[in-house]
Amino acid sequence: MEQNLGRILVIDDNEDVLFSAKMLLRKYAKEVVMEKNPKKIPFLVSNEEFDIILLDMNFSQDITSGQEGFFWLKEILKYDPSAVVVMITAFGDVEMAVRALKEGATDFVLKPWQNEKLLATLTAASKLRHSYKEVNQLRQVNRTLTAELQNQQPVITGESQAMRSLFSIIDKVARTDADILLLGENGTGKEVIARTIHQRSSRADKVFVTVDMGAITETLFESELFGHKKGAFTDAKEDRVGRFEAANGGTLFLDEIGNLSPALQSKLLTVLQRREIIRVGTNKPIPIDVRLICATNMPLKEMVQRHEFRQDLLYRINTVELNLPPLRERLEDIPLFADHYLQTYATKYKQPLKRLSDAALAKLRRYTWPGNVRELQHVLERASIMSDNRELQPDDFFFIPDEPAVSATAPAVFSNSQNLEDLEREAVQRAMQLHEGNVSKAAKELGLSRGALYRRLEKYAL
Ligand SMILES: Nc1ncnc2c1ncn2[C@@H]1O[C@H](COP(=O)(O)OP(=O)(O)OP(=O)(O)O)[C@@H](O)[C@H]1O
Repeated sequence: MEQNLGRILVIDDNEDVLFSAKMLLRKYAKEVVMEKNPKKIPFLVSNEEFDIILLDMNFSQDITSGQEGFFWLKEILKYDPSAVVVMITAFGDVEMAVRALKEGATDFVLKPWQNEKLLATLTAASKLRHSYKEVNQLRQVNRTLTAELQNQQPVITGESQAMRSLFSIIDKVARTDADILLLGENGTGKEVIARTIHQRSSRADKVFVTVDMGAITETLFESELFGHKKGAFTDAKEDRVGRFEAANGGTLFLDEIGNLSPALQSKLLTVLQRREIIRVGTNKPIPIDVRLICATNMPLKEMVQRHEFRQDLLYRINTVELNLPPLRERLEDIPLFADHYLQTYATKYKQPLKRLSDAALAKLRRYTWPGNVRELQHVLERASIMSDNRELQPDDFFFIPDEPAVSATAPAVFSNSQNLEDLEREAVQRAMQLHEGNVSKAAKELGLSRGALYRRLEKYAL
């Protein structure tokens, strides 16, 4: 038997029992903690995690009612409702043990125990503990996913001709299983559109899985995307399903596809051609049924000409190619977005609804919106917070004049300031410079999400 029983807590006031339990179990458990005094139970279970708790039914000598055992069982389950408690009971107390089962114990063993029987009981208990843990983990994942779904903002079609034709194509292609490539500047809504396509497809009741290709390192690429088997490499502590498998039956959204290195492009191409993946550390192909949507803000066709992006990969992913126009080419969409966001922020900040004055709208229409809808959203949020007026005026909106982007060839000058904002600005600037403007990589370097980095880029006008 492997050492797979995890951390075991044994509580018994008889030192001989504790000692023999320890001698037997230490070979099979990660750790055996012994405790004579049941009053320590609350402290122990609230501060440490135990996979199995072996609990005596009777503590004070000569008292055999088992009441103490029931009391402590209840206490343990109060702290950890999924605790796995095996009762230790003397021969003849079977009735009490059965009552303990009804009150939440997992099993019981009779004293003096037979080693093999005790090990068999604890092995079964350990399996149960694993299942409880798995269920808890899945519940948490489910909660996170549900929250994410509820958080999703509705898509706004827009009034511009460009967006209306885009949405009529989306309605047509969403129902097919065609792979789609979304092209457009940062913040034009590629991810929103990808989710919309999924929601309008026959896979809508299945999952939508996103992968930020710009943020995945070369070493983790295969394991992240295709999964791995326990022990395949040093950190592979357990079997793991990759994003392709997780998206099986649903839609896989590969964002920032233009950032993939040539080596990774060819790995991805192989999987897309074969429509099967092989988990790292195995050689068993697993068939994959995903609808693929890729997105990038990079000029893939030019990259193909410069041999920076594989032509065969481009042909694989662009069965249908959709271009998201920058906001400056669809300024007529601004009022609709503005209404939507002003309503959102009024609710979020518990303020009366604000509206744009004609002059403010005219100012928004004159701006070039390098950050597109994302920038519009932030500008409206800032104005909603800062302005005391119900009608937002041009002065409530200020734009930083276009500055050249931070470039690797023109190093930025850093100050010696100790002001926290200055330091943050410099860290952001440095990371952007280091990664030549690649937002995903810079965000990873800074330990931020892309959204959080975008907010800082905008805040510091970088
Ligand atoms: N049509 C739309 N309807 C509703 N919200 C939108 C729309 N387009 C963009 N947005 C909003 O703008 C922000 C940026 O959108 P999104 O993340 O989809 O852009 P993106 O093109 O994927 O950006 P990046 O290339 O930087 O990842 C989001 O907060 C999104 O809610």
